Amino acid sequence: MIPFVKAHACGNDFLVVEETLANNNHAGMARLLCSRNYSVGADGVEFLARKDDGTFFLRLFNADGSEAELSGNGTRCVAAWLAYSEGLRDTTMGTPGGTKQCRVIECGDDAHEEHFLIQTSMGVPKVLEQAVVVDGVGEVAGAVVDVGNPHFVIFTDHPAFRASGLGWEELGAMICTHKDFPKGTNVEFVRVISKGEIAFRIYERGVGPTQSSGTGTSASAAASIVLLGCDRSLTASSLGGAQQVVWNDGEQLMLTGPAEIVCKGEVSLQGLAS
Ligand SMILES: N[C@@H](CCC[C@H](N)C(=O)O)C(=O)O
Repeated sequence: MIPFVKAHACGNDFLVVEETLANNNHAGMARLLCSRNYSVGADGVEFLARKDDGTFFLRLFNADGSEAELSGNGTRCVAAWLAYSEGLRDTTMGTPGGTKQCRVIECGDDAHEEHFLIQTSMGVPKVLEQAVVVDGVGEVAGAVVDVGNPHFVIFTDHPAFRASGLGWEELGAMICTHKDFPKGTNVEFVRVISKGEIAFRIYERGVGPTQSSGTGTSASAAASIVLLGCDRSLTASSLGGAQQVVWNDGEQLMLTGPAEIVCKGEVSLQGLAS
């Protein structure tokens, strides 16, 4: 058995495990622990390393065992855990996708002390208009967005987020593993509601459809700002709830959203494949 913490950010759920327990089998551990039938279940595992200088380093493994550069929501979940367990209000988290600063903006009251509102610096997104040709579908217009990890953003007016005549889950699965993206890509379907409000659905690399995504929120907002002239301060809602984005010209994109500790405990590693 090993200790774990479970947290979620807008329903995008993560397990936090100390890096020292990974035993160089991060992928196998993520596949097992993320299984919703055979273990705790989650969209990914954040392995938390503690540095001598008081900073932290995170390695994120998706539910399928693939390693991602970072997670916006996962990083926030770890910040919530460090706030809850150690009282830390400002944390610096290194990730393979860049260093993130997290700041606790609000803590829950006595009845909800496991609830936090956290702001994270998400770096400077890079947005590039691009189209992909999908077999049996044709050309799908969108934008490649780099926020430390890869995203493909598709704009749609459809109330159910359909695009190119397909449901977002189906088209998302096709583009996620498209040959134009050799490392795979996260895929967002974005509907602009007003200059200051967007809604989106996400098909995540290494997971599938999820309730929310921090990097997906950032990528959707960045593409909407750069390509459609949306406000630099906007609200982005997914199935799991809303997050706030502020991206002042020439500065890092700042993402603010909730994170909640769900439980902590010990989990069996029986059945761990290498
Ligand atoms: N849900 C995450 C993104 C997790 C990583 C993603 N699946 C990838 O492979 O890049 C977020 O909140 O950013």
